[in-house]
Amino acid sequence: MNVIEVSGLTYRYGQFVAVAGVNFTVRQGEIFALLGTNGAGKTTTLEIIEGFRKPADGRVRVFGLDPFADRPALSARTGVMSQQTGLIGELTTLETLNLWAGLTSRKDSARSLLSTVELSHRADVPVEKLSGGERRRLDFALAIWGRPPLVILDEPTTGLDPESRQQLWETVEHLRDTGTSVLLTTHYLEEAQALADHVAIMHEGRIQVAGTLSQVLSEQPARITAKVPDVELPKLLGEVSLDNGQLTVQTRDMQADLYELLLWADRNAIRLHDLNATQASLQEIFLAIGKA
Ligand SMILES: Nc1ncnc2c1ncn2[C@@H]1O[C@H](COP(=O)(O)OP(=O)(O)OP(=O)(O)O)[C@@H](O)[C@H]1O
Repeated sequence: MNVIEVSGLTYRYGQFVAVAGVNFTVRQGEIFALLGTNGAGKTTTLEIIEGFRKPADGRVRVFGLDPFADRPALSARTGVMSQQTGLIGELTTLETLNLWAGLTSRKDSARSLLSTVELSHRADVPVEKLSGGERRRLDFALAIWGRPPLVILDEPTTGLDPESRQQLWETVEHLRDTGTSVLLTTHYLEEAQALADHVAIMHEGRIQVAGTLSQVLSEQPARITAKVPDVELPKLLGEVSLDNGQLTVQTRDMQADLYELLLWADRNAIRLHDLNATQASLQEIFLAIGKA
């Protein structure tokens, strides 16, 4: 089942086209990561899905509803963590959650949620005295309050230390495993690589690459590298470059080329020093898009 459907989405700030015909779907129970360069249009896209902005063109449906027209109905089913925090400095962490409990129809336990985001020891501390990372975790707790079926997170781990980031990832994975759909943006590629079932990479208002992680990664050639002696190389499918004994093969069939290379080394009694075979990383794809 599709929880979010976006087709032909376009948005303009005055004359400037920030989102230019974007299409994607988020299915129930998956983590979908929207990646992209700065100013690519990710936050604008999320704000339209959250019902805060009206598209200039195209169609957006969340649980089959129009988020701009049906925002009140959707807000009960959607937890949102924005880039900017809307917390009240004088309230304590626990008071903030209790205030939230009165504002939403979803039910939860403030104490148990504080434990989930590892803020139990900060329950009675005013928000203005929390660190940036602690505020981010409180924002996250508000977004997942009452386990809404859809959670939208705009750069949720910015400012978190590695341990807190890991802990947030585990909570997000647990939400997904219990049927929640998660749409998130991130600048941390390893985050998308660790978490996402589907990714889309935006650049200048458009989605340049999209699919499951393995689909996106397999679109880029893999790379085999090794140090080789000055002996005639075997015929390989990939693109071969040789620089001062350093062999690099960019290939779409890593298994076939690796097999040929190992066979060649064996026949010629060659030891392949520093042999390495790796799939393209999301980072390489991302950089290629940014340069295109
Ligand atoms: N209120 C606004 N008025 C005018 N232009 C805006 C406004 N908000 C965003 N923009 C422009 O729209 C484009 C898309 O911005 P958006 O915040 O959606 O990008 P983003 O992908 O979330 O960027 P980042 O990764 O840097 O947060 C940018 O060029 C930005 O400068």
